[in-house]
Amino acid sequence: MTTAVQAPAGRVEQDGPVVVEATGLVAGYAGTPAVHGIDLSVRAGEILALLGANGAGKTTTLLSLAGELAPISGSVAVLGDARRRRLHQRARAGLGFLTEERCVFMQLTGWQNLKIGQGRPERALDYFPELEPHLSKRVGLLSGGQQQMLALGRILAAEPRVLLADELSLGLAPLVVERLLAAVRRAADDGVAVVLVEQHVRQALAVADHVHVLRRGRIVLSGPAADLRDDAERIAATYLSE
Ligand SMILES: Nc1ncnc2c1ncn2[C@@H]1O[C@H](COP(=O)(O)OP(=O)(O)OP(=O)(O)O)[C@@H](O)[C@H]1O
Repeated sequence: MTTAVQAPAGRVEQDGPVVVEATGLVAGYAGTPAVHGIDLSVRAGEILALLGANGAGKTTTLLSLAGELAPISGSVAVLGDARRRRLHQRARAGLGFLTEERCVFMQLTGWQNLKIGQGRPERALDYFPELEPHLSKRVGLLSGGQQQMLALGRILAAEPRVLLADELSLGLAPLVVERLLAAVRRAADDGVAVVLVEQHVRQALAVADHVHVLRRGRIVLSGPAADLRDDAERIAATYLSE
């Protein structure tokens, strides 16, 4: 059962168009569902955080939104297109996908990595100016945080309309995570619709507009992030400790 958290009176509602939507989404592997009846919608300018323990179904949901995994039943619509689309088609329409694996080419330099992207490298540096002194180095020599900034910067430089980000903070230092999430927030403030999969409850609640908590493939808690911020520890203990 979903516990709905009521928005307090006077909350300013987001009014951008819905650009990511899943309705009754059932998805999984070899015909076996890993998520069961997920309903979500994200507006332009909004960050939806998906929280949950390992195996809760966050990545499965994200892969379905990206077009990497076809729904078993239910539907996904991205940027107004409700047809079954593959990732490359959704990417062409304006979807950026930061996967769990660090999306950089280790043998190439930072600069070459940025040049491979669809956007201007300068725009990535606008998000992460601290990368500039390191761009001539091979990416394999950079820190994990720098690699992730490069990966996210390259995606944001392409000016996506939708950003899906899977555990971008995994294994990174708190200050780096703060930088990455601030860039995601800035992109959302510029109109990008974001779905952010996270295990760091406090950081996710700080940056998101809306939160769904998943457990065993179902949304079990849902609400505006602002209303859940004081509950970060309880949410982590209750839903992320499996
Ligand atoms: N390629 C796969 N083949 C079969 N089952 C899978 C596959 N990937 C994930 N699963 C299963 O699907 C369920 C949901 O996994 P999913 O990766 O979506 O969870 P998650 O919330 O993203 O967790 P994590 O934080 O560990 O990535 C789990 O039971 C997992 O074992």
